[in-house]
Amino acid sequence: MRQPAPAERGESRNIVLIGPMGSGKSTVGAALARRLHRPHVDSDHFFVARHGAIPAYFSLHGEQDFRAEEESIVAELLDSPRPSVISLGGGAVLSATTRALLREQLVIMLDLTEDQAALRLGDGSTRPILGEDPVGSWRRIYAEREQIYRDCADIVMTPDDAHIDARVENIVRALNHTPRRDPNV
Ligand SMILES: Nc1ncnc2c1ncn2[C@@H]1O[C@H](COP(=O)(O)OP(=O)(O)OP(=O)(O)O)[C@@H](O)[C@H]1O
Ligand SMILES: O=C(O)C1=C[C@@H](O)[C@@H](O)[C@H](O)C1
Ligand SMILES: [Mg+2]
Repeated sequence: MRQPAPAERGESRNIVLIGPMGSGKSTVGAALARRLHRPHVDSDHFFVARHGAIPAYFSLHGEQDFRAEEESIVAELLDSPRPSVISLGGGAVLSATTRALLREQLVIMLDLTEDQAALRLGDGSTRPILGEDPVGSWRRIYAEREQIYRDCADIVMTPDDAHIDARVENIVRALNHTPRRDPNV
């Protein structure tokens, strides 16, 4: 087995992945957690386990109720007993409460290009916020949220062609260049 990545040493905060839809928060997050020997949790998966499919929830209750429930799930997950890798839903950072909690975490924004999004989102049917024109909606939502993601992030992973495992290694390298937080502060 590989030794724990040096990035793990001395870093007691959760590593939280944020970013646009399709950026790899869920997929890369799971692989990063394995690499760092940390638990992985995903706020969308947790939501689905608790409430069922997200599109059905949107149809029945609307986005506002989804955001309220997402906010409370994210708070629960960030309060984890062990330092974890936590993948957030793409819109979780819209909550001011969540953004305040993120200040205590090590936050990584995963970015991607519109071309990558077009390839990765498929027909968009699992992401109700994308509607009938997935790529057009993705572009509009990206423009609305990009600055929020950047403002929340300690590390921004710019788009690249790395596949999932290579993307993980790039993240580990970035973590190694990020100062540990002084535990006394
Ligand atoms: N670096 C990558 N290279 C190639 N494919 C990738 C990469 N990252 C993610 N993917 C693929 O893109 C798709 C979307 O990834 P994923 O579901 O992890 O995104 P997400 O950020 O969690 O999106 P959402 O905000 O909708 O939850 C998946 O099919 C995944 O396998
Ligand atoms: O970007 C968004 O607003 C969303 C992204 C997904 O992760 C899900 O949380 C949901 O489909 C909404
Ligand atoms: Mg996801």
